[in-house]
Amino acid sequence: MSIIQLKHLRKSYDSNLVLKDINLDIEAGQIVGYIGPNGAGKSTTIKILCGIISEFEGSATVMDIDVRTNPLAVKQIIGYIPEQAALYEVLTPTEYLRFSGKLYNMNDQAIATKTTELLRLFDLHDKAHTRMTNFSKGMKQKVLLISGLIHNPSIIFLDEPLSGLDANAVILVKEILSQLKAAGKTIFYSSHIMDVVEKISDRIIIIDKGEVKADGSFNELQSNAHLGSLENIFTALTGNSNQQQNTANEFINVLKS
Ligand SMILES: Nc1ncnc2c1ncn2[C@@H]1O[C@H](COP(=O)(O)OP(=O)(O)OP(=O)(O)O)[C@@H](O)[C@H]1O
Repeated sequence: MSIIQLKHLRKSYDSNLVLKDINLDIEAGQIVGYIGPNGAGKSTTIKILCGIISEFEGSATVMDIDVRTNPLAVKQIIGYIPEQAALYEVLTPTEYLRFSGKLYNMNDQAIATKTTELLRLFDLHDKAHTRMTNFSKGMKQKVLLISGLIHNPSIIFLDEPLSGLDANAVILVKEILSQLKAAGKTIFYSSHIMDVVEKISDRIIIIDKGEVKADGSFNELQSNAHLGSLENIFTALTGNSNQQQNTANEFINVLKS
């Protein structure tokens, strides 16, 4: 069953066309890695699917709900972990998670119990009542992850969920995503960490300049491209490794000049 659908999606910011006719059908119960260079249009796609951006052409549905006309209904059934650690830093994690839980109509007891347990599992229990103003990027990212998952949604959108996390936390989040998938959740996420995308995704979609360049399982992409790692496939489709070497040389030459 198709649970996320994009048909002829186009999006412009003023005269800048950043998504050019994206068509996607995502099956329930899959982990989908949505990757592309900086500025390719990943966050814009995710924000449209989460009902945050309403001005676009074409159609976008999540569980058959039209995200343009019914964004609130979509927000109620999904989990969204945004790109930057954009949270209310003046709050403590406990206050912030209570705020998030309330938005999802969770009861006080459930919010309190889950907050304590989930902060403990992310090694943040001793910071539960500390304002987040001086939290590191990774600490804020952990709070955002809990906030997007606390209501146990069946569809989860994550925009660079591993950003700022240390190696141990990356392993933990990878495992959490795999177990959420095993529990039947649908996960659509963007990331720049190719080896993680390669390992955990059932399906990988590569976009560049607002267009889909490749779409399939890692094995399918690999057998089409004959290039070994996902990093090599990514570079071949969206850049040019020789060109990057030249750019690096030029960069160093400018530094030396
Ligand atoms: N609010 C905005 N107003 C104008 N242009 C925007 C806005 N948001 C994004 N853009 C532009 O849209 C394009 C796609 O941006 P987007 O953030 O979707 O890319 P991305 O693939 O998520 O990039 P990154 O990997 O760097 O996070 C970029 O050219 C960006 O400058």
